[in-house]
Amino acid sequence: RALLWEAGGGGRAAGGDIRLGSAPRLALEPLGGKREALEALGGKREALEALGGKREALEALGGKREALEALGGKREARACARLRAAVRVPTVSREGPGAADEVALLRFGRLLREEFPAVFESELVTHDLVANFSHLLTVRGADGGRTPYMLTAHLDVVPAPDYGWDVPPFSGEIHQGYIYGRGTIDDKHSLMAILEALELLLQRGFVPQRTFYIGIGHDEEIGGDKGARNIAKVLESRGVKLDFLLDEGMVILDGVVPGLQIPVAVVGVSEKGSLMLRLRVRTETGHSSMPAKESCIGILSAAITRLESNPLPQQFGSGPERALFEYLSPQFNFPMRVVTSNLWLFGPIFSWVLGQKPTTNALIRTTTAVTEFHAGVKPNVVAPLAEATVNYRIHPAQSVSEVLRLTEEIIADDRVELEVLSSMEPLPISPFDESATGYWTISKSITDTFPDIVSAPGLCIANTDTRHYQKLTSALYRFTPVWNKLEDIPRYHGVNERISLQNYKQTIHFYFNLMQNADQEEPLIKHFHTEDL
Ligand SMILES: CCCCCCCC/C=C\CCCCCCCC(=O)N[C@@H](CC(N)=O)C(=O)O
Ligand SMILES: [Zn+2]
Ligand SMILES: [Zn+2]
Repeated sequence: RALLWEAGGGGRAAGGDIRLGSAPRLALEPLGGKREALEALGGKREALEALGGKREALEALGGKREALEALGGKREARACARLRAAVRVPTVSREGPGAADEVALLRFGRLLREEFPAVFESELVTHDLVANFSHLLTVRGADGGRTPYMLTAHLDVVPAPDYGWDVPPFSGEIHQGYIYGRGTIDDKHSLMAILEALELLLQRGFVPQRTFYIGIGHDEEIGGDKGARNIAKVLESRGVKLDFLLDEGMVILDGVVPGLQIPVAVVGVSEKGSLMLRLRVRTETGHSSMPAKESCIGILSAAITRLESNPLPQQFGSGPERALFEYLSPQFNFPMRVVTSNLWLFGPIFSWVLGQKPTTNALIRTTTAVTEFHAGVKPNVVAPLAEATVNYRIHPAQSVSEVLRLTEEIIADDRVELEVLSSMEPLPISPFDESATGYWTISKSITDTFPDIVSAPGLCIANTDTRHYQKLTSALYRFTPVWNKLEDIPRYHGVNERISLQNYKQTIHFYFNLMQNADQEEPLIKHFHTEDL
């Protein structure tokens, strides 16, 4: 197997018809070891032998750069076309019975089967359709004694009204080196990249040592109660235990952390809890010519103003955010390095700094977001009812009941009714010490893919499907290698969601590395290279 990979991935392992000797390998090396180079030469050992090695091969291809330009990118172009096709299927999650676009969900399932034949036809892979639209793939490893692991992603997306987009959100258009569209960073990019990596590995005859699962939920954006929850149940009923699980979540941050010189890949080792609260005020309705002193709209607005002007207390230091800054301390610029290496002293001031921006504020406290407000029926009718929704994301140092209690204290008005729509406690902290094989497998795969960045454990500020897999493992990690500058953060669930072609290729490389690193007994050993892809 090593020979095939060393040869630049040019060998066709499954067919077994090509084994590269030393002279042809010399010919491939200056071409960057591209499989496409071999294909261009007819895919035949004889073709290479006929060329006799490096000089002739280069001459025949017109030189390295030209050859790469002409040949390179074919595979990437196909991968890019597949992601664009995935974006064009509008798998929008909507709450309520009959709200899901079942036609789109089924179409998406067909697209996966058509685009990844090596995966869906492999004897190593078993496919289960779960809850009609979710997918569970089992990739059987050669060593049944090793504990399996799992990769998860979701195929649904949040709605995307056309307004504000530079290109239609379900067009998958390419614009200045980026694929645009809903799902390109949340989360069709990781779903498609996982399958691209597996497709490629299977085409090359890769047989994993350990079994792994790929779970693809279809309703993550509305809580995953049908998709991920049932995928987990299937695995539980089979008695499966996982070594670790990797889902979407945190990302690569470039220029987002104040004072940090280099980009950092944050691996979410815990996840904030959530509380969706409905606030409701009812008052007497009637003719608007004779209004009472206070309206339900005024009362509710005042309550909301109190919530927004009284953020819940900062919790810096009592959750995994502290580990993030301790890990990163050597990478900070001068004053920040002193601050982050002496958090016992500077913790309070540093916490204040983090609290000034929404992105970093989300790390240090339970956040309060007023997301909906409805009231009134007609311009000349006193409103009978005003309702608002508040979404708290709960810091791991707090609980749902504590947040409820604080909310009542802050509102301090019995006329405001509170109804819990849904709630979830923060998730436990997954291991990231030296013996945490899952964490280090992910960390090594990040380094293999992005040699110039650091990775660190951190808190996932949004919610994921991982909550459903807690019975299978306590090693839950949340990361996809999307490269974000500060201005990219609002693209999540916002307008102009996009991924660069380069970043999508890196995403495929990340999972390609991960699937091999996960097989290593010792995850810190470096092996095959993605330059060969
Ligand atoms: C020093 C570190 C600064 C931290 C900055 C944080 C920047 C975060 C950047 C990107 C966040 C990307 C989040 C992607 C995961 C999104 C998952 C999601 O949308 N979940 C939904 C649905 C659900 N499962 O509940 C949600 O509402 O959370
Ligand atoms: Zn997502
Ligand atoms: Zn999302």
